[in-house]
Amino acid sequence: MPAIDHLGATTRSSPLWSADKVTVIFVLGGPGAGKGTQCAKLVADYGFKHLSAGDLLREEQDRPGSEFGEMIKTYIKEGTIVPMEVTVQLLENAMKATMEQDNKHMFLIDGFPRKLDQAHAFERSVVPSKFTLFFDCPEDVMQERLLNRGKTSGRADDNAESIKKRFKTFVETSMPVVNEFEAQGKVVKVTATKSPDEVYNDVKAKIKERGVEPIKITFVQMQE
Ligand SMILES: Nc1ncnc2c1ncn2[C@@H]1O[C@H](COP(=O)(O)OP(=O)(O)OP(=O)(O)O)[C@@H](O)[C@H]1O
Ligand SMILES: O=c1ccn([C@@H]2O[C@H](COP(=O)(O)O)[C@@H](O)[C@H]2O)c(=O)[nH]1
Repeated sequence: MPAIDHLGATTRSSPLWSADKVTVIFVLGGPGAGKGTQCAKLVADYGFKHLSAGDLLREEQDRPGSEFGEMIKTYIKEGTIVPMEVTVQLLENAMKATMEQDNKHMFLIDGFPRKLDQAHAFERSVVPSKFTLFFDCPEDVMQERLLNRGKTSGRADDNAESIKKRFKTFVETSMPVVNEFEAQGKVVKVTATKSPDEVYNDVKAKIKERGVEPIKITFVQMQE
C-alpha cells in the first residue's frame, strides 16, 4: 500500500467520490467481536475490497522511515485512537490504489470510524458510507477470543492490560459513532456470539435487506 506523503484528505470540504460510484460499508464492533473474520467471508462471496484501518496503521508503523511510526505504536499499545488525519489519509490512499490497480469500487472498511471526528471527516471529504455493519458482542466473549488470538497473533495489544484499555476506548469513544449512525437509520446490527458461520448467515440475510447481494459467478461449459 502507498505510504503517506501528505495529510491533505481531511481538509477537503466536499467528498472526493460520490456514493453512487464508490460503495463503502463500515464494519464496527468491539475488539475481538469478529470483524476481520466476517470481512474475509464477505470478500469471498461479494467481491468487496477489505481495508482494515488497524492493519493499515500497523503497516505504516512498520514502514522504514515513517514519521508516524513511533506515534502509531504508542496509540495502539494504549488502545487509543490515532489522530484522524493519519488514518483517513491511509484509507484514502489505499482506496485510490485499489481503484487504479484492481478497478474495484466496493469497500469494507473494518475497524473504522472509531471516533466521531473520523466519521465526520471521512464522510465529508472522502465518500459517504452506505451503512455500518455492527457486530454486537459482550466483553467476556471478546476477551476470551482476544486472549486466545494473542497466543499466536504477535500483536502488541492482544494482552490483558491493552485489552482492558481497548474496551474502555470502545465504550467511551467508538460507541457514540455507532449511536449516531443508528439515529440516521444506517446501522445493520448482528449478534456476534454464535459460531462464525452462523454469524455470517445472519450477516448475509441482513445485508440483503439493504440491497447488497453476492456476486454471481457464471460457469461457461467449454465445448470439446
Ligand atoms: N464467531 C466466532 N466464534 C468464535 N471465535 C471467533 C468468532 N469470530 C472470530 N473468532 C475468533 O476470535 C478472534 C478475533 O476475531 P477477529 O480477529 O475476526 O476480530 P476483530 O473484531 O477483527 O478483532 P480486532 O478488532 O481486535 O482486530 C480470532 O482469533 C477469531 O478466529
Ligand atoms: O481507525 C482506527 C483504527 C484503529 N486504530 C488503532 O489500532 C488499534 C488496533 O485496531 P484493530 O481494529 O483492532 O486492528 C486500535 O486499538 C487503535 O489503537 C486507530 O487508532 N484508529
